[in-house]
Amino acid sequence: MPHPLDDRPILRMNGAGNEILVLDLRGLGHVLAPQEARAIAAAPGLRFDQLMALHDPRAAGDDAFMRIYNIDGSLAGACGNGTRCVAWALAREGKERLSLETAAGRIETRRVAETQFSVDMGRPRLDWREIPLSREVDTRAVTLAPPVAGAPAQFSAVSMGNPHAVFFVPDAVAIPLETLGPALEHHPLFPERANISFAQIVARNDILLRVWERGTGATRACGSAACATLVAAARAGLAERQARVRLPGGDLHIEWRADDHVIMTGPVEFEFETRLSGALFEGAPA
Ligand SMILES: N[C@H](CCC[C@H](N)C(=O)O)C(=O)O
Repeated sequence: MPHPLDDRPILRMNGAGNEILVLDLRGLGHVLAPQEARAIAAAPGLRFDQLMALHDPRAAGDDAFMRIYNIDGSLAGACGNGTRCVAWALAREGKERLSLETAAGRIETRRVAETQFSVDMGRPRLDWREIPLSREVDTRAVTLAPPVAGAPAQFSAVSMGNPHAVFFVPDAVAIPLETLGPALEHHPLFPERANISFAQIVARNDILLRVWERGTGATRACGSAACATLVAAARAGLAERQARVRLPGGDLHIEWRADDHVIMTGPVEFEFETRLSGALFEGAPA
């Protein structure tokens, strides 16, 4: 019996340097198991930060339902950079605007230039009950207890459908991401782990950002983290509600609109398209 994923087309792309695979599972009732996502990540050339699996839409008017995988096989509720890549992929079918559903809700995309897309990431969630925190706190300035050596004493918690902890620092480049990142991702305050951002306010409309992603590690860009950071900075009075957020792999423009929606605009790059081989999944349940 051939594996259901044998010969499936898969796109390798990046969004501002965030490494993305787009796997089209529409028309196929197959839900990728975590070990299948890990098997794809281990295949030559297919390492990813996030894998965006497209499924048939569940609601009338939607273009697809998406499941988003981290490299460790865990699921994410949101991925801004990957969503722009999906927008590019479906633009090849003539769709310049999309409505997509994820586990965390509905998001909309719009093409603004050949390789630039805007995503309406929805409303940020700012209340501790909506963010996977282990206790009731003021999410604008959560005390990091127990403290972690080298990390600021406080952070802001914002959910964009996935949990983000934003630490404001004077020098983002100086942060030892490879040591602080995992310590904070797994901090006891976060029962579901968290994406960790280190943000340096350069000007009220210009933020430098480095991110350690839950389930993946250091990435060259993280769209939902850029959104969470802008929201946290605006709430703290450190930034306007619109800013350029500069990440190692490229710039994103983030706007927290008056209607509470967060709009992320940024680039995508297509790298190559290939097909999966069923042999990748030998030993993994189909
Ligand atoms: N890179 C993605 C976010 C991935 C978040 C994921 N690591 C999680 O577990 O929430 C982005 O562009 O928004």
